[in-house]
Amino acid sequence: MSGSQSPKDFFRPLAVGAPTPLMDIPARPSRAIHFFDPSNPKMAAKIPDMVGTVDVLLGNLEDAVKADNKVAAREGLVKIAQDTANLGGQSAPTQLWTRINSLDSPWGLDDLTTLVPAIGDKLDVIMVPKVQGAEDIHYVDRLLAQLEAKAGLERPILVHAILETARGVANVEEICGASPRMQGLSLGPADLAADRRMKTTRVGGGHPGYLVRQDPPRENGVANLEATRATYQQDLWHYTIARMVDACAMHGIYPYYGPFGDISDVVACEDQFRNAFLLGCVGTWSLHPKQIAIANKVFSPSVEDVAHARRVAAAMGDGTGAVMLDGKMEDDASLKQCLVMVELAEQLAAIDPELKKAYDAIEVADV
Ligand SMILES: CC(C)(COP(=O)(O)OP(=O)(O)OC[C@H]1O[C@@H](n2cnc3c(N)ncnc32)[C@H](O)[C@@H]1OP(=O)(O)O)[C@@H](O)C(=O)NCCC(=O)NCCSC(=O)C[C@H](O)C(=O)O
Ligand SMILES: [Mg+2]
Repeated sequence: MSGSQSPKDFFRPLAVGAPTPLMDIPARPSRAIHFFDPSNPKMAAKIPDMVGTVDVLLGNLEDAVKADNKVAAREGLVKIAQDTANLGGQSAPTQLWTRINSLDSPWGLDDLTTLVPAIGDKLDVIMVPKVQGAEDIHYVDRLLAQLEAKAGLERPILVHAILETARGVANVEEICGASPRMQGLSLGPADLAADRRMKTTRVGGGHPGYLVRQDPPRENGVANLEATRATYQQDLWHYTIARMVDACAMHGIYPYYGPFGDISDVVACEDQFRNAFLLGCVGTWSLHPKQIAIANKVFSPSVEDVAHARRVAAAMGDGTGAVMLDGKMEDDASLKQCLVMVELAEQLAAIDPELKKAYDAIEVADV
C-alpha cells in the first residue's frame, strides 16, 4: 500500500472504469513458467503444441531477446495470443504471461500500451523485471488500470516482480504489499549477482567455491592441517529465496525460483528446483523444453508425501492433540504442513489426469 493511500482505498480501482482489484490471488497451478522468445520463429512454432502440457507459457520481451528484435517479439506475442486456442484467460489450461522490458528501458512503456489493448483479455500475469521498490509497482499499477479501463477489460491483469537488485531484495516486503495486483515474486539470480557484485559468472544454481570444510582431525591434541577433509557445497541463493518466501507468505502471494542456466545439467537443475520447493516456492522458470518435465515433477508433491499427509490427517481426527504414527509424534502443527501438501495435490489432480491417477491409487492402498 502506498504511504498516502488509506486502507479503505487499497481495493478500489485506480482508474474510472478499470476492473475491481481481487481480494485474493487465485492459486492456479504454475509449476513451470516456460519462457519463449516470440520473435524466434522456431520457438513460436512450438507454442500451440505446448498448450496443455505446461502450466504457464511466458512470452519474454526482455533480456535474451536481441535489441533489434524487441518490436518483433512484442508483435509476435500479440499474434500468438490471438491465434492460439486455450492459451490465457481464467479457464484456459495454460496461462499466458509476459515479461516486459524494464521500466527504465526504451521499450517497457510500449510493451504495456501495445499488449493491454491487443491481448489484455488473455494476459494473466505481467512479469516486471528489476523491480527496485514499491514505486515501480505503483507506476505499473496505475498505468495498467488506465489501459484496462480504456480497453474495457473485466478482469485485472496481475503483476509479478523479479527480485534482481540489492535494493529490490532490501525492499521485498513493501514490493509484495504494493498493490492488490501482486501475484508473486521470482528470483533473478543472474542480474542479482551482478548488482551485488558477487564473483560468479553463471545463471542461477550453485558454485563449487561456495563451501564449508570439515574441521581438521586432531592427533595428540594437534590439528592435522595436511589431512584430506571433506567439503560441502552451500546454496548461494538460500538467503534470498527464504526472504522472498516469507515476504510472499506474509502478503498472500506466490514465490518462485527463477532460471537455471546450465540446460545440460538436468540433475543439478532438479536439485536447485527441489530446494526451492522445500523452502516454499510454488514453481520455477523453464528456459528449455526439457526443463518443463523437471519442474512439473519437482513442484508436484510425491505420491509418498501425499499418502503420508493423508494418513496424518486421518489419524489427527478433529485436528487437535498429539498422536504417534510410525514412531513419530504428530500434532496440530505437523497436520497443518500435511494439509499444505494435500491441498496442493488436490489442485494439481484437478488439472493433471496422470497425477490424479497416481494420488487416487495411493489413497486406496495406503491410507
Ligand atoms: C537456451 C537456448 C538458447 C537453447 O536453444 P537451442 O540451442 O536452440 O536448443 P536446442 O537445440 O536444444 O533446442 C531444441 C529445439 O527446441 C526449441 N527450443 C529451445 N528452447 C525453446 C524454448 N524456450 N521454447 C520453445 N522451444 C524451444 C529450439 O528452437 C529447437 O527447435 P527445433 O530446431 O525446431 O527442433 C534456448 O532454449 C533459449 O533461448 N531459451 C530461452 C532463454 C531465455 O528466455 N532466457 C531469459 C530468461 S533467464 C534471465 O533472463 C535471467 C534472469 O532475468 C536473471 O537475472 O537471473
Ligand atoms: Mg534478469
